[in-house]
Amino acid sequence: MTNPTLEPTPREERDIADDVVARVLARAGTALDAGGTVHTSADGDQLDLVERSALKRVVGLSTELEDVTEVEYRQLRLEKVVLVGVYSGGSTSDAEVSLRELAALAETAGSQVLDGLLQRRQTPDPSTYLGSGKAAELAGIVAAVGADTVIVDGDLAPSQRRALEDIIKVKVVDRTALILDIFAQHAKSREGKAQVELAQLEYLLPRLRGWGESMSRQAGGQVGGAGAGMGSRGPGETKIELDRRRIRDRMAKLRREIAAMAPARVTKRATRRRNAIPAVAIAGYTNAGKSSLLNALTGAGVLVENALFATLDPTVRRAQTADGRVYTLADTVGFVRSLPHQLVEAFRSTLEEVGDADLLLHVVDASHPDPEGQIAAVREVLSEIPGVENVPEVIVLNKADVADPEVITRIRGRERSTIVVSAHTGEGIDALLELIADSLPRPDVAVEVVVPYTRGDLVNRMHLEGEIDHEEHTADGTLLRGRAAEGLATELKTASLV
Ligand SMILES: Nc1nc2c(ncn2[C@@H]2O[C@H](COP(=O)(O)OP(=O)(O)OP(=O)(O)O)[C@@H](O)[C@H]2O)c(=O)[nH]1
Ligand SMILES: [Mg+2]
Repeated sequence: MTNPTLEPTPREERDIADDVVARVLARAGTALDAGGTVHTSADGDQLDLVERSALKRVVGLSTELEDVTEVEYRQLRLEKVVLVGVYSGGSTSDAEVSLRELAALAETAGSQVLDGLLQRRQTPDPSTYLGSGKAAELAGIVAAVGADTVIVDGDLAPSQRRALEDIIKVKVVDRTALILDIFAQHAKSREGKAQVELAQLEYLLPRLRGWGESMSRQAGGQVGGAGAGMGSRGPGETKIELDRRRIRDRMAKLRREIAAMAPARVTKRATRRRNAIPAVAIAGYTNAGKSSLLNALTGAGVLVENALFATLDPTVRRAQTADGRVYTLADTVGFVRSLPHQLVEAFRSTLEEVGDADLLLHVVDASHPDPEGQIAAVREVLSEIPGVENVPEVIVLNKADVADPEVITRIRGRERSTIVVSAHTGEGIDALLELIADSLPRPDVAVEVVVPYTRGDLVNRMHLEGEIDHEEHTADGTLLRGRAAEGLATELKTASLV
């Protein structure tokens, strides 16, 4: 490969970049927000929080590159990291938002951010991403601060990662690997864990690097793998092939397991559909306040944390409108800019529930420096889910207590359906509850039935799910007149004595 021509960074730009890095680092340890996590009474006991805190990483775990096999590699803990961002156009404030988010992600993954490097160049260098000059500079910084990992704010091709590691001599991970790592730490349900592991393996497979490959490189200067030619075969290759096969087997097993878990949820969803219990899905960028909002709306104790991806396993709550209709409210995993496609794939079945909802509450952190960017990122992921285009969307501008009113006005001017709330102060929550009640489909099949007294369950359901105009206790049973959804209406009519 040719040596890339270096783009010398003009002095002035460098200063700006350094300035941004300094600003981000000044907040190191508090990259998420200066105040830390604040809980309201609606957040409940937050038992998960204790468990989550227990996940914080242990300092001092070895992350030497040499003595790990690739399968262990992905389980390495990140500790002391240096961040690297490459930005082309855009303002430095975009670069700052982006680097700050990377710092927040790194901290969420349990690492300590020691330094950062921003480089402006048109396109990433094909061989070393940064260009070899910048890479050498980075190697110096890494050695000076004693970092064990470099995190690149972008997607690295497998070959770029290898080339960078060769220059920098510590582990290099990209944004996708970092996000996958966070998901791996936080997934709790069996299905969530399996989905994340599958995504990790899919990411890992083309990136295998280990003793095996260096052996084959020594032998023939070729990248190991099935197509490697004569002279590249050696004891090392056997090892990497073995790793590959083990990974493929494991992936096949995970796919089978995930497929086997799906029916339970599909059945549940089908039951809900048949009974026409309306569903509201809460989605939005990570840390927007989705779980807080669910808590504020239902008083449920869902984990709220000032961390990215606090919620990985979707929580579904039952809620009731003021006039007594039951619906479900589902909290979902947060989205992030360039969410790894492996994750979108792995979580597809979970995300599909959003496409099945009757109403989408798209929660936005109105106090974030770039809420429009976050809205766009969320919509990009949502657009991949079938059915979402038919679900009415309300932009819920959260954190009104700390947001700039001008920003709120700006977004309201641009979006069709918005509502301003604060999950913390409770502002706007009643209005949101009303909006939900008005948006949900109403039961529409007229019924006039006499339900035998032995079927009190049906009467209960009519109270919860249907709308009753008249109820009377007769000699034979309960006379009900009103409207119900199709499934319930059929059951009522079958059981009816008239
Ligand atoms: N000031 C203020 N902070 C809020 C409000 N709502 C949520 N927060 C804070 O924002 C942070 C994130 O809240 P969560 O509810 O965990 O956010 P989430 O969208 O569920 O995040 P993930 O599950 O990580 O994607 C926490 O520190 C909350 O206390 C609000 O209305 N005002
Ligand atoms: Mg959450």
